[in-house]
Amino acid sequence: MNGKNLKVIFLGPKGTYSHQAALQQFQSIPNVDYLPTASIPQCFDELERNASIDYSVVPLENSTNGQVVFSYDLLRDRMIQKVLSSTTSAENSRITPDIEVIAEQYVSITHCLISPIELSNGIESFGKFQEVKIYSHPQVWGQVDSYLKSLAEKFPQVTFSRSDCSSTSESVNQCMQSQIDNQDNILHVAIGSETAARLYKAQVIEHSINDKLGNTTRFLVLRRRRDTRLNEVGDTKLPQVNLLTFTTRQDDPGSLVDVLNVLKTHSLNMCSINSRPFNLSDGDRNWRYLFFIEYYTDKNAPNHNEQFYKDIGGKCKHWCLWGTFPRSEMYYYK
Ligand SMILES: O=C(O)C(=O)C[C@]1(C(=O)O)C=C[C@@H](O)C=C1
Repeated sequence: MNGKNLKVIFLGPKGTYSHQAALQQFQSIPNVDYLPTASIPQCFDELERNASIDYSVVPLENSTNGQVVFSYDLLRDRMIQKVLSSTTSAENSRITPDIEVIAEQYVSITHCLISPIELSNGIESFGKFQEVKIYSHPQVWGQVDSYLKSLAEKFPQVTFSRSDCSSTSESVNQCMQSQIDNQDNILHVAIGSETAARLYKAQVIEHSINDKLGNTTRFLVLRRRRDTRLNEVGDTKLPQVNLLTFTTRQDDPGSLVDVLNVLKTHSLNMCSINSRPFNLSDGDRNWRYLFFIEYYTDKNAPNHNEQFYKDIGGKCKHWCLWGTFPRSEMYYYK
């Protein structure tokens, strides 16, 4: 590292689950600067723009409420931008984005209900307020839906409202700020991690409020694309995950099946499939779809990548390999 600290950006401020994912990823490296950004888009933009940043950590999906659509759409937009700026009009073309995925991390998400002020009677104190305003990151609402419903049923006389924040840690910050210049009859609370509560010296009113035990978010670790892969991943017996996005020729019946059949022909096991719509504002339609698939390869098996890429290219309109990275052990075990 030439004595230079590694610079890692994540959705800030400190105390977010993204911060936790970044710490998990780089825990064995001694000199790391963890730099918070204000939003998920900034985690992509900064990495692309600022050559002093080495890595960026972004949430991708949650086991309770699925895709973190911000991240999916930021990946999608980068691929579509490259298609639009590509000088060749040829179909079947491979797109090479400026960033790549080099690792995944799984973070166990244990949400807490957090109050900026000491509530002597804990949750029972809610009954004293006319309104309780709850702050959190939009991804969180779907993970605590039943809990919030039961809260509203328990305190029918209280008006509950929600306010979206850029992250869970920021939501603790915002509820602290709002409580300061507040009328007595409104309570501002946040949903976030115990770490965030500790950081802002706020009170955890209830712990583990997520609807599902084992609530977990999967994160991707990104860097600017390099020509050669440094062997940072070390030796692993676990399979390698490949993240590939593609568009099909939408009017050809069976065009998606044709792409997936290439995986079958090459005996490649697909482990996820997702899609996001997009709109090019040109051509003959408003709606198109970009597919995200992940498939396994074995680091120790003979490498037939070139033939696979040729066959995939033959079936897709455009395609892009975002990276090949080791499956995390946390995918399998608690
Ligand atoms: O707000 C945070 O703490 C984040 O790191 C973001 C994020 C997300 O976007 O999914 C991460 C994990 C939780 O699922 C909720 C929020």
